[in-house]
Amino acid sequence: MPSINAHAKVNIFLKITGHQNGYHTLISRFMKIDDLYDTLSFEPSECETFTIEGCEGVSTESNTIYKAYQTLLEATQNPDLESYFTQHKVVVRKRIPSQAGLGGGSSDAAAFMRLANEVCKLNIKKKELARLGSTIGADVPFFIYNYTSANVNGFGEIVEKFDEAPLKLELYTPQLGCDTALVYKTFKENLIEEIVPCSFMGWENYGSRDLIELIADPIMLNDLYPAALLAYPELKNISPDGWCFSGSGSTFFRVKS
Ligand SMILES: C[C@](O)(CO)[C@H](O)COP(=O)(O)OP(=O)(O)OC[C@H]1O[C@@H](n2ccc(N)nc2=O)[C@H](O)[C@@H]1O
Ligand SMILES: Nc1ncnc2c1ncn2[C@@H]1O[C@H](COP(=O)(O)OP(=O)(O)OP(=O)(O)O)[C@@H](O)[C@H]1O
Repeated sequence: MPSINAHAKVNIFLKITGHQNGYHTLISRFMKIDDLYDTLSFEPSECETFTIEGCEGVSTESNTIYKAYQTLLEATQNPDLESYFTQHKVVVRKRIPSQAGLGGGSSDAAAFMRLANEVCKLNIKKKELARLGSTIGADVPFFIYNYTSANVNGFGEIVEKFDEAPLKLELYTPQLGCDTALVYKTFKENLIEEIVPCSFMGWENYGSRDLIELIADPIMLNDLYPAALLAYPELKNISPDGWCFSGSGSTFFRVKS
């Protein structure tokens, strides 16, 4: 049975560089988390409509996996893709917590696109798959390339592999979920004037471990951390001292050894 793991990510650093057309531009180091992933399988089943199992609480229409399917269908107009999913359902084993800054929904969409591309022989090149993915979510292109570590620019659509070994990270996800759109909006309303581009010049050239040690300040490392603290004041009481913050939250992480 075709199946694929959809890994989580953390943002080692995330600096916002501006705002265009409703989206923020950024420079960020993404790192794939090897031991935290959802699993997607295409299981034989007669389906009247596109069917997803295992994402309780998320309607099919709003599921990033369904958006990925629709995007592939529109781009390819391939009848084999449509007929494959009348004979198979998508079964998701969810392990990545939601609204956690770990990119779960985006990773599921990217994993679906990669597996469907292979199984249905759509022959879409990685670069094009990443472009299509960027219309579903800002984090999708990183997950299409599936690099261990990468520098990500633009709105998330420019992904450059960064050569380094994966770090062993300890994650802590509090019960509180953070809404990505709200955290960005809070940044724009309160912190956008404070961007100082020269303060993070060259960060993308450092190894992740070295950069965390060098900067040694979770607030400096991630511009969305102070925004999340403003949007969710209760975060302050649960933020462990010295731990880094991933994306728009609410996951904290630190290097294990
Ligand atoms: C916080 C990060 O996860 C860092 O990796 C991403 O930048 C967000 O990626 P994502 O969850 O895939 O976000 P999307 O679903 O594309 O966007 C959710 C909302 O966040 C805001 N948003 C997102 C990405 C971005 N570069 N600028 C934004 O302002 C927009 O209001 C958007 O409507
Ligand atoms: N396949 C999916 N898995 C999880 N959530 C999904 C999925 N598709 C849509 N969603 C919706 O997206 C919301 C955000 O979920 P997601 O798992 O992407 O978390 P996130 O932590 O906000 O990601 P990010 O790292 O981008 O901030 C959920 O609350 C849910 O309603």
